[in-house]
Amino acid sequence: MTQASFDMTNALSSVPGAMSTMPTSSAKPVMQLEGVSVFYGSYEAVRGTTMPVREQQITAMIGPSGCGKSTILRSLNRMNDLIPGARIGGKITFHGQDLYAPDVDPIQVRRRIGMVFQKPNPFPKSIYENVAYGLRINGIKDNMDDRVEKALRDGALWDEVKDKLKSSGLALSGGQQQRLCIARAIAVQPDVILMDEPCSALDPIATGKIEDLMHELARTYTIVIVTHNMQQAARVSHYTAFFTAEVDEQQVRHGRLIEFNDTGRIFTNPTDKRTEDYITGRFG
Ligand SMILES: Nc1ncnc2c1ncn2[C@@H]1O[C@H](COP(=O)(O)OP(=O)(O)OP(=O)(O)O)[C@@H](O)[C@H]1O
Repeated sequence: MTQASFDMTNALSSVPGAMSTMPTSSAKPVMQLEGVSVFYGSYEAVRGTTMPVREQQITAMIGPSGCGKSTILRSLNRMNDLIPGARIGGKITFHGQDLYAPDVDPIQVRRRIGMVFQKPNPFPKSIYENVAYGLRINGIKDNMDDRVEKALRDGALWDEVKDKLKSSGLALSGGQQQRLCIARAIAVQPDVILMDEPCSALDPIATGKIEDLMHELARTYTIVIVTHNMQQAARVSHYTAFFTAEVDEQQVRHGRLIEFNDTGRIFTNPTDKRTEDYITGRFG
């Protein structure tokens, strides 16, 4: 056993139900990345990423700052399209279809592949409207009260807000705001939820609630999470992708996927020394 096994048991024992993060190896890939590179202008920020995103599993992306985790995450729902000069090479399929094919509507992509950001970003509207708005702009108008309630229940927020649905979403605590953003994302019933460091602005209690919620959501949704917190990756995810940044002959840094595997394997018996050095704290 390598030194890298140091915190897996602790990490897994500190969250109720964390052992449900045993991966289901038969879970089929909802998305598949094949040799994906992402460029900002002429700069290749991440190169050659090949990995699956498996159905109803949580996939964590970890690695040192600047290795391209957020860049790859944004490529999964075409958020990079909104950045001038950004483009991708390689191929990403979603249910077997090329996500970047000319006839694919990026708005529809973002409805089916939702996103939750690092900093909770509720709209300056009521709690109710935060959830209803996303439904309306997606053309959903019927059974609004039921839909809003279900999303807030599924976002583990209903009991805390059911008596103040008309209050501003901005008046909630940071952790509640993030659960509101999750409720807003799941209201339109996406297939996949992308989370970019969803707990980095939250205290440990609020973080624990979001982690518990992620376990619940993985019964229905496929989740990809970028996290700097390795114990969080160990606690919540079924699969882990470790990225790092490599310097080429011209001294330019490019992000690269080093290892993708079951989370248990990555944290107890990684195959690449760079993964082991990172998770044991010798690097990064
Ligand atoms: N909009 C952008 N325009 C130009 N370069 C960018 C842009 N966004 C990211 N980059 C560059 O791409 C590389 C990867 O950045 P990215 O934010 O994806 O890394 P990360 O691993 O998510 O980092 P962190 O953990 O610090 O958030 C970095 O060199 C970064 O400077």
